Amino acid sequence: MIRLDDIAIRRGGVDLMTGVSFTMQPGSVYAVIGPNGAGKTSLLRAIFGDLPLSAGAITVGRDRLTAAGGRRFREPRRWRDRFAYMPQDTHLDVALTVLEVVVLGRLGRLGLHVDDATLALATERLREAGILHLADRYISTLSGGQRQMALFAQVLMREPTAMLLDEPVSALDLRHQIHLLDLVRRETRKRNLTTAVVLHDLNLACQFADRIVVLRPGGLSAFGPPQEVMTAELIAETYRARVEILRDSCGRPVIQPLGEMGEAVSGAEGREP
Ligand SMILES: Nc1ncnc2c1ncn2[C@@H]1O[C@H](COP(=O)(O)OP(=O)(O)OP(=O)(O)O)[C@@H](O)[C@H]1O
Repeated sequence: MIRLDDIAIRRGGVDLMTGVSFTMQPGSVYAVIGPNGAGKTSLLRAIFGDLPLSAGAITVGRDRLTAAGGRRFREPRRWRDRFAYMPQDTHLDVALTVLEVVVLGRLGRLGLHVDDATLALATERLREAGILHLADRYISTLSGGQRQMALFAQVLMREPTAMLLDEPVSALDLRHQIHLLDLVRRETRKRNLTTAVVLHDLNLACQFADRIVVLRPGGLSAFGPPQEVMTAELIAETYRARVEILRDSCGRPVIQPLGEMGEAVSGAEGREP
């Protein structure tokens, strides 16, 4: 379980978000959505212990990360070991093959020796991700989407208790988006992981997430199951976009864009995407 209590994050001397509280349970997928610059990446990095809190606390199990510094400065490794964090920017300009990059998911446990069992596991992870055929290619020669799949295989290799995935499908075509998010959901259920995934596609968020975390500039605008959270009013308020909410055959919301609305009204003034 990951619990956020009244957290605040500052960036560049400005309060990016304040008063954010919610709890993420194991076995569930949480989609983090919100407009450009709302703070989705910052929120994930704060949970990972990579950005300091300016107020509040994050609790994972018996560990607690506080605004005062707490865990972040004393034992960053121990705090982070439980997470598999996949950053938004997956550009890698290194002379490593795909298989080697996936093996690096075990770096903390390996020393410098890679045994056969680790290679077999990495191969299995590549197969699950559907990119075993790329194993011997240099990672720098892959397409953006292929690189995302390889880095997701590395995430699986870490055997985390929580996954923090920042726009993991941004470079993937439709089939691979479905493949990766389906894998995310299956692994989350099977291994009882707590998973937060930043998505821009609201329909994918509704389809794959158990709960949606909606950020707006300044803080949390809604939190809950897609069926409850996704209203035309909330989307208008959060994105300044007009939409119609349809339902698929399972009753999940389907967001149909209708058009833009007027100028920004919230704390987004002056903040560029
Ligand atoms: N190093 C930094 N110094 C100052 N401000 C920053 C820094 N990095 C990001 N910001 C600002 O913090 C705000 C939130 O950025 P963040 O990347 O968390 O948003 P996001 O919701 O993930 O955006 P996007 O959807 O565009 O990826 C933005 O206004 C951004 O300009």
